[in-house]
Amino acid sequence: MLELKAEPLTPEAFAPFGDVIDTRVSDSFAINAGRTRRYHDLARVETLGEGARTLVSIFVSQPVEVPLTIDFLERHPLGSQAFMPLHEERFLIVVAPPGETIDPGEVRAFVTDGRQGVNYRAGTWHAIQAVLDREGEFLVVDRGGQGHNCDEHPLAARIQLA
Ligand SMILES: NC(=O)N[C@@H](O)C(=O)O
Ligand code: NI
Repeated sequence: MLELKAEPLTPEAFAPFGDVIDTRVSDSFAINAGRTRRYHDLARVETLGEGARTLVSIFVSQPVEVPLTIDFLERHPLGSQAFMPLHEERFLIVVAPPGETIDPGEVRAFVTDGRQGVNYRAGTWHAIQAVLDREGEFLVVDRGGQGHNCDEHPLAARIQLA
């Protein structure tokens, strides 16, 4: 059983896996006669393959227990997948770099601070959504269309908070 400690999420540490979506560390510019600030292009949405299109969904998830035990990671080879909390929900992230197999030594665990969202790059191995503390509501942007877009890979791991 792989034992992991979830480290605080940072854009730098998450860079091999995708984007962190966070207005606090992003540039913006004024629009709408100055009434609005646009935090522009914060994540790269990828939609690959036949009939690919972008889906906008809402996930309402029940909280997980910590330590979190998982037995697989999944990946979406044909598209990215972004999760943005709508009510400052914290969540656990377990990721491994894209590839046909998972090297346990390359698996990383993170915990968000409630304000952060993430966008998993196409092919990034990740645990299914794991919200902490209470029921969570997330805006999800990912890929629809033909073809198989969800592979699972066994990985037995227990994730603790630091
Ligand atoms: N299945 C689904 O839409 N969600 C998962 O991909 C996930 O990462 O939570
Ligand atoms: Ni997923």
